[in-house]
Amino acid sequence: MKDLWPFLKLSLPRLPWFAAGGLLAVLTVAASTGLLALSGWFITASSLAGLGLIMGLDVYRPAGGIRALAITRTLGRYAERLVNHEAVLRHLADLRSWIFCRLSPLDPGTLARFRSADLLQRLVGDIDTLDGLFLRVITPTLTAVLALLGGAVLFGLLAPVGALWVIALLVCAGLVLPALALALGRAAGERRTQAAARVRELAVEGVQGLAELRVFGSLGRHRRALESAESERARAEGGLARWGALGDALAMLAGLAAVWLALWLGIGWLAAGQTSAPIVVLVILATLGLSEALGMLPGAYQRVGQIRSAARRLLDVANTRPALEEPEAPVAPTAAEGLQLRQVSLRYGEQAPPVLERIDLEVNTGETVLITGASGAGKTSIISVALRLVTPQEGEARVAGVPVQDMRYQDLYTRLGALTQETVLFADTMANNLRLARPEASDEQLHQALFLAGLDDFVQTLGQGLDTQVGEGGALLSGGQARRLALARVILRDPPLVILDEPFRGLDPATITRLRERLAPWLARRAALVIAHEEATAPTADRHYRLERGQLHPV
Ligand SMILES: Nc1ncnc2c1ncn2[C@@H]1O[C@H](COP(=O)(O)OP(=O)(O)OP(=O)(O)O)[C@@H](O)[C@H]1O
Repeated sequence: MKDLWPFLKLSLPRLPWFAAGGLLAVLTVAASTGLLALSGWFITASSLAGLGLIMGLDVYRPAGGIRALAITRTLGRYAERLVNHEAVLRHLADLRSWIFCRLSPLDPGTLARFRSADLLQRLVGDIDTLDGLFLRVITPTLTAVLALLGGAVLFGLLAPVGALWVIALLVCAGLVLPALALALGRAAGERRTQAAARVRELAVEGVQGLAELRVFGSLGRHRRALESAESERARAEGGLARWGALGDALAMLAGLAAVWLALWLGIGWLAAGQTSAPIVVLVILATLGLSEALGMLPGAYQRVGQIRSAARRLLDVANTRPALEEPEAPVAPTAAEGLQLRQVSLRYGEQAPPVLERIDLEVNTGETVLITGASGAGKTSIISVALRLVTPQEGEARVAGVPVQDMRYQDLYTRLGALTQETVLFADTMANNLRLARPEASDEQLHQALFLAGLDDFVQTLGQGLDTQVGEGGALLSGGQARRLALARVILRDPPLVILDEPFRGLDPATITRLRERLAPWLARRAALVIAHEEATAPTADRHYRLERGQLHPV
């Protein structure tokens, strides 16, 4: 229950929908039971009237009641499905945006703890599993409780007091069967959730890495792993179905036992002259109707293990905190611009070797500073410190005059534009990818940014121009074009401080020369820090440092 409680609390805004759905479910079961009971009573009473054993039977009102109950049952069932599904779909949408809001502040390092396919499964599959909590557990339970209460009142009013034994039998079955289903379905349900996650991980990663798997001859191995995960999922599903079938059978037996009890009691009442034959038939058929409400419970409760396991996986994501929390007392950026690093020392883990050692660096407005260094020298780590993605063990980075750890991410990122190695393009048009940086930008501004990034010629060759789709991660562009589109997005943002990690990666010398010329005036108007392997693949800089053994050396 502890795992499900947060989701129940999150459903409160949708309470009116769930309440309406629950009421309609109760109304439907009541109409269904009433229809059976009244029909039984009416047929029996009519037969007895035909034999002359009942005089002056009013046929109009019961017939009208039967018609009303039949219509109520049909419409009620329809409306109940409509309302309950609407309630659940709205609630699931709330849950998705809740989980998304919990994910969005996570830094890349923390997010990297989850595999992307696993996150997808949590956002889609696990949240979908939670629909069972309301549709299949809570609503049927409330319906069964209210139906049995209603049955007890009906029997108490119309039948001899012994009829309450029938209700007592149904109540016992209603307590025992769900408890049994809960216990039997727990392990299979948890296995099913885990196996479904594994299937999705392997399927998504298989599709993403299809080319590599094929080239390195591992396709067969991956397929076998997927088949084995799928078999595990099918086995767990089979286990759930078996326990579900057993639960349904037991619920049916319990219902029939209650009907037999009603029949046996009814014969006694008739023999003792305690009530009439139509009332006996009414009790028997009403019992049949009430046992239907009971029949839904075992199937519901054997899924609780699966639902709880999905809930735990969602809470696992929801409770993940970013490695670097937002400051408790954030400081607003000052009017100053630029970037300063003061005595920054960084190592990733206590046992790891130092990556940066007492680095001092100042990047002021109007100057471009270049840092080059061998692969693994720590160039990207300097950017990570400036972007507040890692906290140095010693020293600090300041942006706009404020230590970055004292700034809100939002404040930091409005002062700073960064082209990192992992910059992502969305599967959308060029224009929409650019307008992420500045939603109100005109087409002319987009073309200007593309010009500075050296993509203007390429866009002119495209039939759809700015409306050309770039594919997932820019897959429909070349590596160099995708990188320049990302650069154009940073240019469009027009930040006072810009950080560019390998801006010319994947470009030929002629294009680099053209871009250098175009970017120079734009860079000259801001503070710019550029990272590159060597000077030949970087924009023109005012100062140049080489990073070696964790220290900056002027070149
Ligand atoms: N998140 C991390 N956790 C642990 N170690 C890391 C992490 N990021 C970087 N490192 C390590 O820090 C060192 C410097 O990495 P960094 O990415 O800063 O180098 P780089 O100079 O940018 O390399 P490249 O030019 O290849 O991108 C490397 O040895 C790397 O393995």
